[in-house]
Amino acid sequence: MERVGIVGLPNAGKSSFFNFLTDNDVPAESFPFCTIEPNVGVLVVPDERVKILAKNEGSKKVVHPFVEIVDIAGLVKGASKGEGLGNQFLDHISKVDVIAHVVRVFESKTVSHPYQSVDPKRDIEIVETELILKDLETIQKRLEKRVKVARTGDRDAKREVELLEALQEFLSQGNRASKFPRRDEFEENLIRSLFLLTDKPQIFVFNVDELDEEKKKLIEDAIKDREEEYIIINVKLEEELKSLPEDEAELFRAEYNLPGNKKKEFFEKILKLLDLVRFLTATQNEARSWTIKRGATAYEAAGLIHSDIQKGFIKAEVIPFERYLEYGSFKKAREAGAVEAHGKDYVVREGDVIHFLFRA
Ligand SMILES: Nc1ncnc2c1ncn2[C@@H]1O[C@H](COP(=O)(O)OP(=O)(O)OP(=O)(O)O)[C@@H](O)[C@H]1O
Ligand SMILES: [Mg+2]
Repeated sequence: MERVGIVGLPNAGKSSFFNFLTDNDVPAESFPFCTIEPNVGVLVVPDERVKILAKNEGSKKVVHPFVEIVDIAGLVKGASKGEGLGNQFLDHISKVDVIAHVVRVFESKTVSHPYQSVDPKRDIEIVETELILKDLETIQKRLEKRVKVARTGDRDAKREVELLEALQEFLSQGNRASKFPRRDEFEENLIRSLFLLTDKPQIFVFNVDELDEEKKKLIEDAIKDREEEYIIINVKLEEELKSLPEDEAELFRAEYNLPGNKKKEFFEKILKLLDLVRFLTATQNEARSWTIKRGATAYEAAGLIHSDIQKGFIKAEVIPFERYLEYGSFKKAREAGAVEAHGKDYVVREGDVIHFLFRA
């Protein structure tokens, strides 16, 4: 399962964001470092299509797509050297697939700011610098090992050393590893094997009170020259609106100039960052919406569901959801010849309704 790690300065609203996204209740208090152990929860975002599928096919259960969310304690300047709660948190981040970077853009007299003022651009740079420093440490460690091997005349190790040094130089200039160009698979694999924090896809979560012109300007300045995804949200408000029906919540959001379902927006951006698509399956037992890497084959999709389905794979019967709707059931669609049979190599597309045939 894909994991999203929440990072940011203390009191940026990370735990509140975590609580909003997931159904776990973890303490969100207005003092720094209230989060000590990383909290893990699940973000489930309803896929309306699977409800329709369940109804048409008579499935007992509905399973929506989800990703894992990890709440990581606040980073401060010097975290890479063990300041604040330091290194252990940076280690937690290395295990996630995407970083959600919560940035404070809200004013508050009661919630202290570790650097006293609302300044998203500065705060992003502080966090990013710590992540880069941690990556430099990782690169340095690897370098030390490989230099020894390179001295023995090992050609791969020599190549590695050259690449690591170039990467080191690149990061030292304040660049994220994700921006480092890779010339071939060797370089791609080597860099991937380092699990660098700044090589992970990132989404900013600008946590505002309300979206007025001043806040808009602050956010624009902070993301200028960056190509990263972001959402703008009042995390505290959304946490409070969590139990309200969507239409009522929307009325409140309008007052803050922050319309739209933020959970859905966040989830869709995560899917995009991770390059995931959703496909649907339905049996008597359950209808389910699955996420899988774009480009994955029917064979891989089968494996995601169950190793037996993959092992005994015969064929995948596929119909795009939009077309499925025209027929109202898989059976009718099949009878009308609208379902296509595909082999193992078929590449799964967003919204495919798939029925796997396999030898038990
Ligand atoms: N948009 C907002 N407007 C006003 N207050 C907010 C907003 N977002 C969060 N807060 C408040 O800020 C305080 C700190 O939030 P939270 O505990 O989620 O921060 P955190 O980033 O998890 O901090 P830590 O690094 O200490 O774990 C809470 O009291 C929360 O209610
Ligand atoms: Mg917290």
